[in-house]
Amino acid sequence: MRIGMGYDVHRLTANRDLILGGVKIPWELGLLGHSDADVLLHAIMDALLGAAALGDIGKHFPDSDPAYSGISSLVLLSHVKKLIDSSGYEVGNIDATIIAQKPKMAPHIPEMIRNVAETLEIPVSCVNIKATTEEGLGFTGRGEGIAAQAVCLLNNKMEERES
Ligand SMILES: Nc1ccn([C@@H]2O[C@H](COP(=O)(O)O)[C@@H](O)[C@H]2O)c(=O)n1
Ligand SMILES: C[C@@]1(CO)OP(=O)(O)OP(=O)(O)OC[C@H]1O
Repeated sequence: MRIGMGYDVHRLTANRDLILGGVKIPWELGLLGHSDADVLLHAIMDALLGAAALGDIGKHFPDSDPAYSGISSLVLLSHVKKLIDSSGYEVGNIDATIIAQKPKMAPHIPEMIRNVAETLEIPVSCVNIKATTEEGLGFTGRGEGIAAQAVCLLNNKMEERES
């Protein structure tokens, strides 16, 4: 069994969609990035890659590569799934937190969980996503950006079969 953690931040700005966990959330601001800037999926991917000792999303999907311009992070997550599969691991569980003063994430979280579980081909019971404010403090509290943290466990497929 291996543990991984991921953390990412993107700046909020006008004239961009707000996409989190593959869900387009109606909001006056969106996240800035080379991809769709889905900060939640970025933290989850970094946790998965970290657990498998495969580096991070910047290594696999460099922001200097036009191929990733505007790309859906769900597409990147499906690439990460293939990398994890090829390394002999399977996802045990994922727990993630969105850190955002606004908007309210709770109504959108079930769809985010479904998107992550479907892309990784794991049960929804293996994915937990939650949200918190930082009580108005710091850059998230001022609404300048959104952060996300994630942890995951990977199981070694051979060990699972042998035990
Ligand atoms: N952007 C957010 C932030 C929080 N929530 C939900 O509200 C609860 C209370 O948040 P606090 O930061 O005041 O602890 C939190 O547990 C979430 O369920 C949310 O939906 N969207
Ligand atoms: C996702 C990638 C893809 O080019 O771009 P961004 O959306 O800018 O995201 P970031 O977390 O800043 O960097 C990782 C990049 O790989």
